[in-house]
Formats: sequence, structure tokens, C-alpha cells
Amino acid sequence: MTIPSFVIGIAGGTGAGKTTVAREVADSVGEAVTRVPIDNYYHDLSHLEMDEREDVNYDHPDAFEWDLLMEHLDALLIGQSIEMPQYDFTLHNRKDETVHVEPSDVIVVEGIFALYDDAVTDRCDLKVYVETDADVRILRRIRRDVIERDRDLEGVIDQYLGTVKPMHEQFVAPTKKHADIIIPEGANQTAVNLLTEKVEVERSGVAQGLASEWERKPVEVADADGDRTTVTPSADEDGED
Ligand SMILES: Nc1ncnc2c1ncn2[C@@H]1O[C@H](COP(=O)(O)OP(=O)(O)O)[C@@H](O)[C@H]1O
Ligand SMILES: O=c1ccn([C@@H]2O[C@H](COP(=O)(O)O)[C@@H](O)[C@H]2O)c(=O)[nH]1
Repeated sequence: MTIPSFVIGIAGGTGAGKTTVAREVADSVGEAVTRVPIDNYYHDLSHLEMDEREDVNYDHPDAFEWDLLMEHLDALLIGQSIEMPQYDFTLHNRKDETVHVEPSDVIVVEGIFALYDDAVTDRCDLKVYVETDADVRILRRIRRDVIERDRDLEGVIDQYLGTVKPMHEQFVAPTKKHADIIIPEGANQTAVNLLTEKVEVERSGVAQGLASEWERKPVEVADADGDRTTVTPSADEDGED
């Protein structure tokens, strides 16, 4: 890969279709795309019992380990691989295993809070908000949570009314104003095709070391002692794809 990478942030409410859009673009473009689902950066809650974990507000920004997400994003941006945590939605907890992720030309950061934190949006070259009506999103979520995440209908409804909806209105929906483009309905094929074309163009620019449409942003990195320094990515640092 060549640095800097082209970074896309994909935000939107639960069930909007963020993961589907990110996955379809990544599948079309291939290995050049690395997906960074922010869900993988929910705090490790191993110290809590299952019934305590069921009561956590997973739709508040404090539910995430932002420092680790930024550390990993910055590592990818300077061409280093990471050990990405994995999340188990049925257990409301991080899995024991991690996945080794190599840096790549295009990085897609995806999640309800992808456009929430300035540190993340500052690193995004393209900011996308997937907007789908709330009634469609809750219907999609009921189907997904009951079938794939081992939840019962009453629990999904209680969680939606108790935390998901109010947090969406307070924290997620306002991030739409940070978006460069808004995609309606989720995996809408025209939008996915356009996004894929954009990624292909930027990807070939990155591969040729032509960071023409976006600036080379300085990235803060920590050394072995934890001291932080600022590095500005250069296309010359890594001569090979
Ligand atoms: N445009 C669309 N039309 C119909 N169903 C869609 C569309 N986009 C996504 N979905 C479906 O909606 C559900 C939620 O999508 P997902 O990508 O998991 O949402 P999110 O990541 O935003 O929570 C999935 O079952 C997915 O297949
Ligand atoms: O342990 C958990 C962690 C998260 N959630 C819910 O997940 C969604 C975010 O994921 P999407 O793929 O964007 O839907 C969020 O609304 C949390 O409520 C959970 O239920 N349990």
C-alpha cells in the first residue's frame, strides 16, 4: 500500500444501512479497502455480568474506546498493521480474539458515531451520512436483532425507546451536518455504484502516490515509551504497493 490512504467515514442511525453500503463498496473494490467498524471499539465489558451488560447505554459516545480507535486509525494511516478487536452483539462484549488488519489504500470507518468526533472527521477525506426513515430503521433492527443478535422483541422495543431513539436524536442525527454526501435508504444501488467509482478513482490516485484531492494530514503517533510525536505521511515512505 501507499500512504496516505483515502479515508471515508460512513455514519447514520442504527439500521440505516451503513454496514451494507461499506461492505458492498469494499466487495466491489477488493483488497484495497480496509473496513474499520466502530462497533468493534465498544469498551471491553468483561468485568460486568450479562444482566448488567444488557442495561448499558450502547448509543452514547462514552460507550466507545475512542483512544484505541484513534490509535488504530493513525497506525493504519502511517502504514502499520493493527490487531483489531472484534465484537459479539449476542454477549454485549468484545470477543477474546482480535483480527490482524493490514493498512490499505482506502480505509472505511463506519458506525453510528463515524462523524461525531472531530479527531475522526479530521482524518476523513470523504464524509457520508446514510439517512433512512426511523420507521424503516426500527423494522430492520427488529429483524436483525431477533434473528442475528439473539434478542427478544420486547427487549428490542424497550432498548429502542429507552436509549437508541433519544441518543440518536441527541448525538447521531446532528452529525449529518458534517457529511459531504447523504445516501438515502442504505444500500441504494445508484449511490453504492457512485461511491464505488469515487473510491476506484481515489484508490488509483493513492496507488500512484498522487494525493491530489486531499491534503497529507499530520498524524500523531506514540513511540514505545508512549511519547507522542507528529508525523506527516509521505508517499515516498513506502515504495511498494
Ligand atoms: N436499501 C436497502 N433496502 C432494503 N434493505 C436494506 C437496504 N440497505 C440495507 N438494508 C438492510 O437493512 C438491514 C440493516 O442494514 P445494516 O447495513 O446492517 O445497517 P447499519 O449498519 O446502518 O445498522 C440489513 O438487513 C440490510 O440488508
Ligand atoms: O452490545 C451492544 C452493542 C451495540 N448495540 C447496538 O448496536 C447499534 C449500533 O450498531 P448498528 O450496526 O449501527 O445498528 C447501537 O444502536 C446499539 O444500540 C447493542 O444493542 N448491544
